[in-house]
Amino acid sequence: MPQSAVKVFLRTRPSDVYSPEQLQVNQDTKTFTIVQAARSSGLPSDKAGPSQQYQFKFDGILHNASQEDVFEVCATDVLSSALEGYNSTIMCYGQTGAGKTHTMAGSRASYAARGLIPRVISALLARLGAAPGLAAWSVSVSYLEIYNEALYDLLDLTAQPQELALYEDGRGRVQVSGLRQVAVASEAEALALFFEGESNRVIGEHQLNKQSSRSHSIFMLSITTTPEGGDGRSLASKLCLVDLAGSERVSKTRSEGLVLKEAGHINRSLALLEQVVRAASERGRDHVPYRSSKLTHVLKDSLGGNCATVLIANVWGEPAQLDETLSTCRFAARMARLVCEVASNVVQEGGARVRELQREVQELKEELAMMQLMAGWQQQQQQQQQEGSNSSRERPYDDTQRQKLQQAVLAWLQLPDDADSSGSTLSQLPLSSVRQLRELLLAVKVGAAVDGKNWNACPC
Ligand SMILES: Nc1ncnc2c1ncn2[C@@H]1O[C@H](COP(=O)(O)OP(=O)(O)OP(=O)(O)O)[C@@H](O)[C@H]1O
Repeated sequence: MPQSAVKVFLRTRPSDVYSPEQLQVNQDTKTFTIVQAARSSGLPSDKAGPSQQYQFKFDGILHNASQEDVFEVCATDVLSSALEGYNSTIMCYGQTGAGKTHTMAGSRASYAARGLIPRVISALLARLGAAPGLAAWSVSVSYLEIYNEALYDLLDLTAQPQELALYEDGRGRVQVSGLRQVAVASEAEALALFFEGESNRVIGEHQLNKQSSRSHSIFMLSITTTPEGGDGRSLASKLCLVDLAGSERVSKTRSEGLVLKEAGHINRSLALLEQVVRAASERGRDHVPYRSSKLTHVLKDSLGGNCATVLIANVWGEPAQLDETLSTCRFAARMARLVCEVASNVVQEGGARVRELQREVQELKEELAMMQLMAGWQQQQQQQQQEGSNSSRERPYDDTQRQKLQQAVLAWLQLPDDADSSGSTLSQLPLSSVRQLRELLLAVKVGAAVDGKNWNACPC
C-alpha cells in the first residue's frame, strides 16, 4: 500500500501586537522560529540566562493568509484525492482563540470570509457536476460532535438528541451507530445541512474567546463516483473536516462552572490525542491506544490508517500566547512524523453484487430443499417402521423412467463445472423417497461411465 506522510501547515492569527523578534516566519524555507526570553525568578541575585530558540519546519506557513489562500494550499489536493477514492482528513488544532473555527467554518461577516467547509462543498459539487466521463455520483453529509466525551449527531433535530455509540465493523473500520448520512444533490442542500449543524454546536464564552467551541466537530462528506464505460466498479471515499476544541489554561480563560468542566474534558481529550500521535509516530510500536478516548477512536484512520491527512496548526502570534504557540508547534511536528497507508477504495458495481447475492440465495434454497428432503425421508422411514413395511417393497422404475432419468443425468454431467444448473431437467425431477434416490445414484453411475469421467480421481 502506498504511504503518505501527514502534511502540516501552520496558520497564524493576525494580531496588532505581533512581535517579529519573538516569532520569525521564513516563507522560503517554510520555517517558523520561536524566540523565548529566559525567565528570571525576579530576585536581584538571579540573572536571566540566554533566550531559547525553537525552529520548526512545516509543509507551508500561512502568515497573513486569506481564506482563499488557505483553501488553495490545504484543500485542493485533498479534494482531488477524495475524488480518486482516497479517504482524506483536514484537521485544525491549536489553543483556544487561535482561529480553528475561523479556518474551518469561517465567519459570516462576508462571503470572502467563508471557511474551508463551505469552500470544499462548493468545489466538490462543482467538480462532480462538470466532471467528464462519470456515469453516476453521489454525496452524503454527516456532522458529528464530541462534547464532554459523548458523541452527538449535529443533524439530529429532536429536542433531546441521543448519545451515539462507536463500534468497529468486520474490517476494523470505526463506525458511529445511528449517525445520519443525508444524501445531497446540490451545493445549496449541503450548505443548508452544514449551517443547521453549526447552529447545534455547543458554544461558550470565556476570557480569551467570546465564541469558543466547547466540543470537537467532524463534518463528513461521503463520495461515490462511477466512471462511464469502466468495468462497472465505483470509487468511494470519505472526506472529514475536523474542528478540534482548543486547549486552554484555565488561569488565562478564568473559566468557571460548566465552562470549567468542559475545559477539563477538552484538555484531557487533547492530551490523549497527543499520546496517540506520539505512539503512532514511534517506529516498531505495536500498540497505539486509539481507544483511550472517543476523539482518538473516531480519528483512528486519520492518525495513521487508510487516510491522506492534512493538519493545520493554528497559532495566535502574540507574546502573551508564546507558551501555547510552542506547544502547538511541538504537536504539529509530531503529527508530521505520522505516516498513513493509503489505498483507493474500489467498490463492486451494483449489478455484479446483485448477481453474486442471487447465486448465494439459490445455493441456500438448494441447501434448504435438501434438508427438508432428508427430514421427509426420516419421517417416512419412521412411519414405515411403525407400519411394519420397508422401502424395498416399493416398485423399481420401469425402462422408460430409467431412460429419462439417465438422459437428464448425462446432460447434467456434461455441463461445465461453473454452469448454473438450477434450470436443468435433473433439478426438476421428483426426489422424495429412498427408491428415487437409489435410481438417481444408479443413473449417475451409468451416466459417468458414458461421459468417461474418471471417478477414481474424484475427490468426493
Ligand atoms: N485568520 C484570521 N483572520 C481574522 N480573524 C481571525 C483569524 N483567526 C481568528 N480570527 C478571529 O479570532 C477569534 C477567535 O477565533 P476562533 O473562534 O476561530 O478560534 P478557535 O481556535 O476556534 O477557538 P476555540 O478553540 O475557543 O473555539 C474570532 O473572532 C475570529 O474571527
